[in-house]
Amino acid sequence: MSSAQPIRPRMVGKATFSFALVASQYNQEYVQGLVTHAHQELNELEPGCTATLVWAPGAFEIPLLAKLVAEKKKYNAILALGVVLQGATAHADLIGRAVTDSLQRISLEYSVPVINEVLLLQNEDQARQRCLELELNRGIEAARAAVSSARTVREIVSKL
Ligand SMILES: Nc1c(NC[C@H](O)[C@H](O)[C@H](O)CO)[nH]c(=O)[nH]c1=O
Ligand SMILES: CC(=O)[C@@H](O)COP(=O)(O)O
Repeated sequence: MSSAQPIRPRMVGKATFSFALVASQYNQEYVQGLVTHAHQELNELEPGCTATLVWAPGAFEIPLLAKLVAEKKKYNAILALGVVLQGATAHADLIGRAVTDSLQRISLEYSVPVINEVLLLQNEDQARQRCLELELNRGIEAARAAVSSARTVREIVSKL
């Protein structure tokens, strides 16, 4: 288990960013925790940023919606948020793998950071720790990764 959250990026000048959050309704209590924490952290790190929320029915549907969002070319980063809980069959693993691969492909195809916090978890204890509590919160982690990546992309595109 990783308890090392990425360091909070420092606040910088007046660049404004637009973020899209693509979140799934399955296991909604936990996903809502990710959404709320990610949104709060985005606003703390980038006051004045805009955040657009798109809901998918389940994690498996997140990549298509993330792709449609990426095609708009108006977001500086896309945060994919979902909770897949291991069931009795291989279904959860298959979803986890497909989603992870698809999100990476979308990120590279559209040159936009796609933050993968579609969590493949063993049980609700893990979900509570990562979605509702603060120490391991993956919504906060997603926001930090999104801001850090968006800033770096902007710097590379404008300066190199
Ligand atoms: N079991 C979980 C699912 N399953 C639903 C799929 O994501 C998908 O919506 C369905 O197979 C239709 O294509 N989704 C989650 O987000 N979390 C789960 O634990
Ligand atoms: C329907 C699902 O996506 C998921 O609940 C699968 O659970 P299980 O592996 O127990 O069939």
